[in-house]
Amino acid sequence: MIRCEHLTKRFGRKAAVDDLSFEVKPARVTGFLGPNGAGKSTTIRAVLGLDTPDAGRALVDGVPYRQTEQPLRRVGALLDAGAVHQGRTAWAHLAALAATCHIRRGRIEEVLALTGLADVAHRRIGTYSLGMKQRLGIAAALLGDPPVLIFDEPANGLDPEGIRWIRDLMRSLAGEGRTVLASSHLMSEMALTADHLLVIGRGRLLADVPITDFVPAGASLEDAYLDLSASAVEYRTEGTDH
Ligand SMILES: Nc1ncnc2c1ncn2[C@@H]1O[C@H](COP(=O)(O)OP(=O)(O)OP(=O)(O)O)[C@@H](O)[C@H]1O
Repeated sequence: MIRCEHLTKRFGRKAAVDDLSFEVKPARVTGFLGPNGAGKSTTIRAVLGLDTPDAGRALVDGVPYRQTEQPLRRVGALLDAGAVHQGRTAWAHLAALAATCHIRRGRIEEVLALTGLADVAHRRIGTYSLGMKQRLGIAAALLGDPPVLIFDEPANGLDPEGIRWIRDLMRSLAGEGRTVLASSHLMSEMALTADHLLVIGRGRLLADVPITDFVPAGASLEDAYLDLSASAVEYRTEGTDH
């Protein structure tokens, strides 16, 4: 379970995340939605201990991430899939990560097979397509077999087959009782993947609801989302009220 309590993060005078409180519960896929600049990445970075909040706190299973022992076994995260050493092979990249948490070598083969990368595991990452790099990021997230998974734009760069694959993977991870938080701008994909939604705008919570309650009968998730977030789109309102 992920829990944010009054989380606040400012950059200069601007609050990127503003008194945000929510829980992400296990055994379901929670979609994390919000317009560009809403604060999704900042929230995820705070949960992962990559940003220090100005107020409030973020906990993973009751503990701040930075205090977690063997973090890869507690939380798997996909952030920027391109931010890996391009000269390394996938196998070497995963082996280096595995060594930091004493993860057995056999697990590397398992996640390579799970993500469809077994045949290219000994190629340099620099030669990979965007979709292959995305799969490698997911392999790294799964390496420690963690109960909590955070995916920032997991479908990014994936082709239709890959998009279905990540959808099925997230559903099955939640089906195993894991906590799955996924941000996305792809509403049609979220509608097929998420059980629950967290919607933020300008760093504040706009909705924390089961997806079935969020979408009125006869409407689409896109309609419901755009109605809710219209007033919180940063680029339309910039300079008008803060
Ligand atoms: N390191 C930083 N320095 C200054 N401002 C930042 C920094 N990181 C984020 N911000 C600002 O904080 C706000 C929230 O950004 P964030 O990246 O968290 O939004 P997001 O919801 O993830 O957006 P997107 O959907 O575009 O990825 C934005 O106004 C952004 O410009």
